[in-house]
This record gives sequence, C-alpha cells and structure tokens, in this order.
Amino acid sequence: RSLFASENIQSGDCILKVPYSVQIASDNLLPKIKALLSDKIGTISKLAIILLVEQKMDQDSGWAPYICCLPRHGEIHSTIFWSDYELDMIRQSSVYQETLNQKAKIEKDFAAVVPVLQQFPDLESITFQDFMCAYFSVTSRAWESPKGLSLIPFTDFMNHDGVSKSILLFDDDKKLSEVIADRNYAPGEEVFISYGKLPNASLLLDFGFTLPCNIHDQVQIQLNIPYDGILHEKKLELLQHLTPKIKVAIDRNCSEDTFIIKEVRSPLGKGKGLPQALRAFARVLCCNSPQELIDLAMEAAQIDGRLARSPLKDSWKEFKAHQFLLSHITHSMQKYDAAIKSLALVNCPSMSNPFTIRRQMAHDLLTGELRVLRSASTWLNNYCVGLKSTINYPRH
Ligand SMILES: C[S@@+](CC[C@H](N)C(=O)[O-])C[C@H]1O[C@@H](n2cnc3c(N)ncnc32)[C@H](O)[C@@H]1O
Repeated sequence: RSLFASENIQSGDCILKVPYSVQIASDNLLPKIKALLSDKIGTISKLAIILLVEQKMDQDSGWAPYICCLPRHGEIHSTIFWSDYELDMIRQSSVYQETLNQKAKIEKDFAAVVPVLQQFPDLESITFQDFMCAYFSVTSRAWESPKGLSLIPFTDFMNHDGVSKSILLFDDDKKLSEVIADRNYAPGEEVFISYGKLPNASLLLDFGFTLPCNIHDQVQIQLNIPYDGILHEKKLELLQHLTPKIKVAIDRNCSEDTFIIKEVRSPLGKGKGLPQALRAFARVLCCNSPQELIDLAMEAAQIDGRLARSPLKDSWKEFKAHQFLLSHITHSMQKYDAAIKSLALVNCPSMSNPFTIRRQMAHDLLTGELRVLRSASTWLNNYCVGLKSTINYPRH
C-alpha cells in the first residue's frame, strides 16, 4: 500500500482532502457496544473494536473499500508480532523491553473488552490476535484530530519519509483533513508524508519498519546508582531532584535512571554534545565526599537551581566523571557489536521471508544505536583528552 502521483504535483499543491464525515473516530462506535464499555476502555481499544465490527460486516460496511485493504497478520512486522526467538535478536536495545510492555498493555486492554464482545454473537469469536492486529492498525495509522484519535481513510496509505516536511493538516472551517506537497512529484512517483522525527526504535515498535541509515536514531542508556555507603542517600536525593523520573529501588540500594542519547555530530567535540542531564548525573555520581555534594548543591542554588550543569572546577574530577560515562558507553558498544555479529549466525529452520525481513530490521536498529553510541564515545574521548592536558599531577 502506497500512494502515487497520477499527474504532476508541484510543491505547495494539495495532494489529498478527506472530509471529517468519513473519518473513523470513537463516536462511530455502535451505541449498543458503547453502552457496555466501562469508562476505563481507552480510545485505541474503541477504534480497534470499530475496525473489527466493520471487518465482520464485510461488504455491508460503508468503509469496506478501505477496511479490506488494511494489513493482515502475516504482513505486519512490528516487534509486538515477533516470536521470542526473533525478539532475542534485539535484546540489547530498549525496544526489547518496550515491546514486552506494549504486549502486556494490549493483553490487559483485550481482557477488558472480551466480556463486552461476548455479548454479541458476531463478535464473540474475535481472538487476541485479531484484536492485536486491529490495535496495531490504530496505533500505526490513526492521527490526533479535532474529533479525537481518528483513522483517516487513504491518507494512512502514505508512507513515511524521514526528510519530508509534509504533514497532515486539519481545516476546521471546511471540516476536512488535507496534505500539502513539500516538493514536486512527477507522474508515477510515490508521494510521502512525515510521521515525525522518529528513530528506528519507534518506527520498528510502532510501525513495523526501519530505515537503513536513520538520521533520527537514538539510544537509551541506563545508569545504576550503586550503593556507596554514607554518601548514597544524599546522592540519591540530589539525583532525584536532577532527574525526577529516576527509578528508586524499594531498598534504595540499586536505583537506576535512563537517558536518551542522540547522535553527537562533531568528532572534534564541537556542536551538539551529550545530554546535560546525563553529564550532571555522572558528576554527582562521581563525588567522593559530603563536602563535594554540598558544594554542588550550593553552586546550583546560586545560579539557576540546575545541579552540576557546568564543568567541575577540579579538572581531575570532571575527567573522572566523563571517564565513567565513557567506560559505560564502551561496555555497551561491545555488547551491541557482539549482538550485530551474532545476527549473521541466527537462523531459522525455514529462513522464511518474515524472518529475513525482521533480521534486517534488527540489524538496522542495532547498527543505528551503535552508531549513536560511537558518536558519544568519540565526543567523550575528545573531551577527556582535552581535560587531561589541564590536570595538575601528581594526584592521590
Ligand atoms: C500508515 S501506513 C502507510 C501506508 C502503508 N504502506 C500501509 O500499509 O497501508 C504505515 C505502514 O506503512 C509501512 N511503511 C510506512 N513508511 C514506510 C517506509 N518508509 N518503509 C517501509 N515501510 C513503510 C509500515 O508497514 C507501516 O506500518
């Protein structure tokens, strides 16, 4: 499924218009079903139920020409449809855990709608797999619109181009959605839209595809806050202030925090660097005395309240904090390297087509995340080399 230009299109032309009246939103849910759904059932589940109902109606559905074109189970490659064996290929990436979380959420949502579906003879045969496909159709094809989350028939047949500037627009006066071309197209050329500046991690989980060299790739890294005696509570307190989303373990002994790194562009240490919060985190983590922590807190209070945002005055400590990050990233790179190498060895008895496609996707995902880690490591290396020349030796 793709849309192609049937005639010349100039940048600025309207490619398509879809009136609000034919879009599918939660108010299209049959009243008899709606009446039985609890308030806890979310919009995605409601749209999924509408799709399933319309599918059952087959040619009697007003949306039949659209519904019959939607992807079927075997054609979808989102990681939520991968086998455990296939998922194992991306264990290194955060997508692995996100996939498990998403599957658990869909299972929970399905369990909540099953009692309602069972009230209708036409719907009681709907399986978890049917629901998961419909759910995926909604998450991968629906837009937030003035009518709430909506499926916009045929607009969702446009594929994603990471560098396209075309997005879906809503004209509330004319009550229609439209797409404006951001470039010229010749007849027969495929027309594209942008789904957003999305990394392969999101494309794979939410849409079931990857781009070979995605400029929006990013990687999630996880830093533990190891128990280190009397300083631990104070560090944890400061770090919680620094990054409120920190996951604190019940016994507070092995808490952790996650950070997103995007590609660090300049190999010379110029340009966009690592996230400030990550560097601040490492500075706090590497403090060795209560006084250092007090100094950091005082310095933050005197400036803008943001903790450990500027380089530590003592170059040696600044060096140590960044070396800590560098060694964490190097370790992670080694694991990615091994995972990519082992992709060449993973085989499936039949080497079925879906498996080869998914293995390629796993490769795109892991190599993209490794590229980001490598850029971060180069940046850190350069930063540390620069710091080294300013350190006063000997130190104890
Ligand atoms: C909203 S639909 C776009 C139209 C699509 N081809 C379809 O299946 O109807 C989103 C799906 O299209 C596919 N897709 C979109 N952009 C793509 C791209 N650049 N490369 C490969 N597949 C893409 C993915 O399967 C995704 O789940």
